[in-house]
Amino acid sequence: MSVLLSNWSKHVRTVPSSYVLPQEKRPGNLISAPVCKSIPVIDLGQLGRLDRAGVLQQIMNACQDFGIFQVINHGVSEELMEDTMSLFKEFFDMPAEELAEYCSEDRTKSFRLYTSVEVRKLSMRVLDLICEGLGIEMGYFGNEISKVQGLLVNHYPPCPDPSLVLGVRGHCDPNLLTLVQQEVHGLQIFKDGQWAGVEPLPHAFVINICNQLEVVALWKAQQSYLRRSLAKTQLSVAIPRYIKGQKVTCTSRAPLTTPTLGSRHVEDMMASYQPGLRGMVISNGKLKSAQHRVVTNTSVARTSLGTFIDPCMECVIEPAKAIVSESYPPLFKSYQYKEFIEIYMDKAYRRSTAVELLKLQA
Ligand SMILES: O=C(O)CCC(=O)C(=O)O
Ligand SMILES: [Fe+2]
Repeated sequence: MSVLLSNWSKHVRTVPSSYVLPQEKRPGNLISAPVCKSIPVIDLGQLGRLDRAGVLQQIMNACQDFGIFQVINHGVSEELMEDTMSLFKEFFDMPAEELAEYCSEDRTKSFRLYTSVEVRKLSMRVLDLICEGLGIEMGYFGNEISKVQGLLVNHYPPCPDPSLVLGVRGHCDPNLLTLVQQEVHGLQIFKDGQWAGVEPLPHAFVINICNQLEVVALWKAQQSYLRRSLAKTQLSVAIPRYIKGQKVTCTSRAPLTTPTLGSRHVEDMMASYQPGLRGMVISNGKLKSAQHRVVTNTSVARTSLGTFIDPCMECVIEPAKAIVSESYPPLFKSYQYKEFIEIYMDKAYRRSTAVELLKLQA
């Protein structure tokens, strides 16, 4: 089975030329980028105790500042996480002939693992916490936007020269939310102009804010902002909503309820307040997806388990028509998730620009 890298890579001493990246795309010495100690590690065990507001604040700050964070005491059992990782490590250690039996070009073939059920619960819990942090109704993401779930197991064998190759090139995930289980260094994020490692912590999940959450949360941030601005200006404004593939518009009038955003977020909003809706709205589109990549190493294989929460392809993401006005145009084009994926997969564009391309011109 020459197609299976994990089988023949044990015997190679130099990187085969087909894997060597062009000079400008190589990680070079950056493979050993230092671990970023400031990526937040959030203890979800604190939620049941007194510090709920503090935990929510940490999550919102992490979503805005990093687009990535780790969670511990998250409710998925350590034993289950270890068993799942062992299962896949064993899988990749199988002899080529046995592995070959599981090979298929058909990506629609599926299987179900108990771990998927548990990780789904955690995903929805994290999404609900983000709802709470943004001041929107719980369960907001419990529809078509989170309907699809996939487990992607990446296996990176040791590499003779990691400076020439990348395990996965730099990208933002196109879906809604990704959860990664990892044991070995290799995952890096691009932060403040440089690559930095995401430390593998025992029994933690890395949570990645992905493109669709960035887009939806931007709208929701608008909505939260609009609530505030309504309270100030006593305007009546139509609010964009994205629900179940339907165009939904709800018109709200001041005074509206106090949102539950963390105080830092509120302060940021207030600090950047400018009369006129638009400037303020843009300055609050802060949830961002993290650009990340994976580097290899010479000594030890790395297996990562990625759970991807995706919208279904037909899911429509759009601002309500009612928000379109001369004074307050929408920030995003309305699109179906499949349109986004088409752009994302199109080699003519850089993947990282897909969100930008769907933004309407100012
Ligand atoms: O292997 C990892 O840690 C992450 C892989 C990844 O970014 C992806 O599959 O999208
Ligand atoms: Fe990724």
